[in-house]
Amino acid sequence: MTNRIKSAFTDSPLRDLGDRASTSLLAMLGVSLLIVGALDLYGSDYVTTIAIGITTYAALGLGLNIVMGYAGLLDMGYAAFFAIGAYASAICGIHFQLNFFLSIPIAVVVTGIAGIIIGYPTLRLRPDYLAIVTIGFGELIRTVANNWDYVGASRGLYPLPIPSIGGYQFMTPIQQALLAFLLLGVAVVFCNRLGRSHIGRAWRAIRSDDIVPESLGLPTLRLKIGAYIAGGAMGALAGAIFAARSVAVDPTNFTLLLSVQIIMVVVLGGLGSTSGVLIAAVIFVGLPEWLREFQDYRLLLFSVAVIALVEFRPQGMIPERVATRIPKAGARAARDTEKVDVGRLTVKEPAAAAVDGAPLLEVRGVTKKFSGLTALEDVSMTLTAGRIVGIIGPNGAGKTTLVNAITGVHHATSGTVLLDGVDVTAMIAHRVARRGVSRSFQTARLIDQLTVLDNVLVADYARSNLGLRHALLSPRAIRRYDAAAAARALTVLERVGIDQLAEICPPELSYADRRRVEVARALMMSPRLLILDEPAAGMNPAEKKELVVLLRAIAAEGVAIALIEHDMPLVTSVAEDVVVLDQGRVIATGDPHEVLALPQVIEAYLGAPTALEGGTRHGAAQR
Ligand SMILES: Nc1ncnc2c1ncn2[C@@H]1O[C@H](COP(=O)(O)OP(=O)(O)OP(=O)(O)O)[C@@H](O)[C@H]1O
Repeated sequence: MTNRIKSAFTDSPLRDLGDRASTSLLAMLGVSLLIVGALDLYGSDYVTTIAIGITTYAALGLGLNIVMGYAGLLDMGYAAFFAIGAYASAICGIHFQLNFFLSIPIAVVVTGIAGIIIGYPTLRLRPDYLAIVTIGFGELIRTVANNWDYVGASRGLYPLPIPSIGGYQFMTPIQQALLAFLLLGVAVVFCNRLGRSHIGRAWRAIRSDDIVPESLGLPTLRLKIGAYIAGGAMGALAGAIFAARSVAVDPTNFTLLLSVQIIMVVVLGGLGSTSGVLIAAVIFVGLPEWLREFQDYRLLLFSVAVIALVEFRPQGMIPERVATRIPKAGARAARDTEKVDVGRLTVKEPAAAAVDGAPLLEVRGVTKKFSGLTALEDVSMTLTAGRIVGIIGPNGAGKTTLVNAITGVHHATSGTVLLDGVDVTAMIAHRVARRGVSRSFQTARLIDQLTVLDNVLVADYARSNLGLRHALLSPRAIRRYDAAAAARALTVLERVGIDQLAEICPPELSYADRRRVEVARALMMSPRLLILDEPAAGMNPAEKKELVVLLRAIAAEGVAIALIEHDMPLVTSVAEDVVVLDQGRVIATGDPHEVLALPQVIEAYLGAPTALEGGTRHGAAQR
């Protein structure tokens, strides 16, 4: 039974409704006209009014879906954006006698600015605090509106002028429906473009992890504020739709209950899913009306429906699906995204690697303290382009802390980190990444909701430097760029031996394959310095051999590689130098074979001077 319900949705064409990046504006406007035509032919004023209500909830749901579905920011006061948009539109009409259609961009800009003002200080907060602050923001806007004479205080602003364009007035319910559905059509295209673009993938990355996005060069705070602005803009559009069909705008329209209802639309529809939100809005507004004759049991039936949905479809009615298509063989030839004609595309390749044996990476006397604990003490090391250095040491020696200090995840308490002569000691992680440093993590950190291909494509965001422009390209240019980027990602996946897994999601991968995806993602950034944290964990001997070949090939291209490993045979077979850490200090550096024979190294590992050669050390064994 459960499976049947699941497949009814999964296999349904509804699933793709409006969820394509290339959904064209003309097609959506055509759909809008068809719906309004059907309402005109077969519907009554009552049904049309309900349909208009659905468009308001759908637009609000789409906006919150950007903030909460894509970027994972729990906004409990989203009605505030709706209020600002509706009031801005109403003020333009009543106080400035501005045409309704001119008031829309003003409402969008004003709400976007509100998004920046509220977003900048609050988006650094933990999710639970963010929820509380946004409740406060929602109530603040409502209270201000309730007490401010300029906006009519508790009476609100009325009568709102009738929207008109070129003498055509949107006055009757069907005319208002026409306006509402056309605006919703624009909103659907806008949201899809965002959700399927680089920025949509980047938002999903910050939704699922707090460290990985920065290491991929994604400016997380800016992206969160961007989500707030885009979500706010959609709230404004919904506000304008509301103002267009209402007689008055007053504070009772923008309560905390409304914010909660919009959250329900997004969560029940499916976080991140445009089609889910649209269907949920239809059900959320339409169902209570449909059940009107069961007035006394309406809430009960609705509650049962919600519980059933949570039980059978915990990811929402139409779970989000982000899967960039695998380009056809012919398109795979175009691997150079730079060569795709998408206007003024500027791919920022990291500058050429250091030459003449000058160190690419210099760590000078770095100390890192966590409260009372000194994790690194006076650590120095250098790494030249094209060389592989092994960073080894027992558990807790400080290897990951050293990587974090190099990559900007943590900043050194004292000492200096130079990358190609530039001091990156206090640099934010995403800026370090954009200087050509990419890394994998000790425990593979992938985005489970994205396919392997899309996980790798997340790393294309920083590399392409397209940002929001990607969503604003023409559908044809988007298709061409995405095909080229996907072809490039496939090449990288092929290099690490898992191109055949491109279309599946990480939860279905083996441990070793998850690590391979991480390596591919790091390579997608065209790094100058590649830092791999235990890439061989979970691999069998044959796979380890392939890894050695791959690392040598990457280094031969001039990439400097820092390899953290507990597998000593692998380290000795691939690394030209090793740095041994113990209790935060460097206890030996130099040729791997010589260093591993030093008594202090053997003692650090085993606590007693026993030979190290020939096997995986205790660090790996203890895991
Ligand atoms: N964010 C943190 N806050 C407090 N202490 C930390 C933090 N990160 C690391 N440490 C401590 O710093 C020390 C070094 O840890 P680190 O993870 O760098 O070691 P490691 O050599 O990478 O170990 P392993 O091989 O087990 O990964 C440990 O004692 C650890 O508990």
